[in-house]
Amino acid sequence: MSTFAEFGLEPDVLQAISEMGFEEATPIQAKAIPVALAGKDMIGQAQTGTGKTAAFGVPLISRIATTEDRIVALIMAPTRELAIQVSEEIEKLGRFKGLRSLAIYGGQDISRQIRSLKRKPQIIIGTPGRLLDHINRKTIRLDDVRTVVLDEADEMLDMGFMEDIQSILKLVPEERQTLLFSATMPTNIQKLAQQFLRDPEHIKVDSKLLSAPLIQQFYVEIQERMKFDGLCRLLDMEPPELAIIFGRTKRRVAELSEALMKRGYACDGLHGDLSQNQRDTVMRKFRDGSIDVLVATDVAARGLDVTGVTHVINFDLPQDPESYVHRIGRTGRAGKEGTSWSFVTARETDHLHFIEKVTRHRISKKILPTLSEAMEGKQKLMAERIMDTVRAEEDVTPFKWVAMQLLEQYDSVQLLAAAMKLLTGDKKDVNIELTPEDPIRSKKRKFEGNRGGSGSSYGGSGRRYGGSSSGGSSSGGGAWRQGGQGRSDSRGSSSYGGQRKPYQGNRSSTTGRDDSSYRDANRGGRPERKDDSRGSSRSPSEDFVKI
Ligand SMILES: Nc1ncnc2c1ncn2[C@@H]1O[C@H](COP(=O)(O)OP(=O)(O)OP(=O)(O)O)[C@@H](O)[C@H]1O
Ligand SMILES: [Mg+2]
Repeated sequence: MSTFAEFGLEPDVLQAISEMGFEEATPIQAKAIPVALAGKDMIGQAQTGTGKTAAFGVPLISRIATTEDRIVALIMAPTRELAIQVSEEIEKLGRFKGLRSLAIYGGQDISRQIRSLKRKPQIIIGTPGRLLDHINRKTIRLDDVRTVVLDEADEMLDMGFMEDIQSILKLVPEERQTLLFSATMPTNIQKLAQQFLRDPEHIKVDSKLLSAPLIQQFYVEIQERMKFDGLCRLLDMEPPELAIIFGRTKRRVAELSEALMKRGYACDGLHGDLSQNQRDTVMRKFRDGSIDVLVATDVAARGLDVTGVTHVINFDLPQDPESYVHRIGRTGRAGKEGTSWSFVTARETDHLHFIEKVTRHRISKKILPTLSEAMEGKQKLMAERIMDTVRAEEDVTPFKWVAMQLLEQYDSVQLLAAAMKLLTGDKKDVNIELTPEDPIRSKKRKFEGNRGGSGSSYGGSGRRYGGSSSGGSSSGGGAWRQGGQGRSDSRGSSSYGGQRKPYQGNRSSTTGRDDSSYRDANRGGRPERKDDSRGSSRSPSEDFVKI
């Protein structure tokens, strides 16, 4: 267990960390911070939600002089939402030191970004596509960059950003520090590491489990056409605080979020066909709790950190095990517990077993609640909310007069039941039909994850991280806790669309950047890319490699 003071950090940085509510370093922070502070190149791997952002953010901030008035650090992330989120965390870490950082991503007015660049930020956090745009326009120069971080490095390769990243890194002086971070490190990352890292240290928080230990993982066997009703039942029986539901394609996400809204759930959809304004609005609503269900493509699978996400639901199974690990990793973060449910059709059971094998985690079967169990769950929740209002002695005076009038005319039970029906937003009679998706087909492939070794531990309750976890994965690790006001959540999105076409080809080819349409599939299920900006020149088959 390490405190941040042990790293010999300057007071401004320590103050920022303390204001963020971090009391102890997480295991990856404890291991990575000293190495990165020493200026070494590094590949950092640790489970989702264990503080990798600060693991690179703290040393990065510490190594920048406040007098600097050029871009000296560059962080790349695969999606716009993640770039925004990382930049917010960097901003907080550098606040007392007075450092300036700027997020650069597609979909946002470029002239606005150019104006912000005039403030001379020392740190740029961007998606590769838009970064290249700025480089070509000569509005960003990388000649003075001394630290480069690739967050979710493996994902950026999967999305076909290899060439973009190569072009960008060629412009950064060789005398630099390069850091790669992700919860998953498939073998193709070696290629990037060999090319761009110098004698890197592989810092890995050992765990038998690739997925975060505090997530209870379930699957539900279900027919494609039953998925929607099954989802509603699950949501009713065990109402989440906040939930993210992953769909395979943009069309799927759009249809599903609309359907859920029609049934009365407070929900919205996030995918690459939305404008950046719409994406920002959806994220804001999810963060502030105006909606409690976010339906998203894989654009939201990586890195997003939203406090209060208790459930992740794979309405459609993801194509690859890494994607599964990252998707479910949107819950069970920072020592909190979470639950994931995956819908599996009969033809997808093989694929589920493949995911289990790669992630080394048994996913337990869950039986769908019956209609009446689901209804009961929903009613119980409503009853609790009503009772809470009564117990809190909230002022209901303005409603009393109408209540008395109604009670004079109608039966009290009948009245309360009608009010509860309205409150539960029960619209079961609304007919919903979703366009069916083809089942995911499993393709075996060589996979190298975070395996073997002893476990790290993030457990415990509340804001304290420590102890061991369900699933028995962990040990060691110590207790990192978050006191104070906690931190912001973020969400991001990256959408991997569904795929109706066979997966072949090589994703890590050609350039083409359009993070707006990450890997969603529109008709046909072509996955959407997560970065932003321009049109892709890849053929659809190039989008899918793996397995
Ligand atoms: N030392 C700490 N103590 C308490 N909370 C922390 C600490 N470090 C990070 N956190 C919080 O833990 C959460 C997860 O952090 P972060 O998003 O960096 O995880 P990650 O490892 O990058 O996950 P992912 O693999 O999903 O990207 C955040 O809410 C962050 O504020
Ligand atoms: Mg992260």
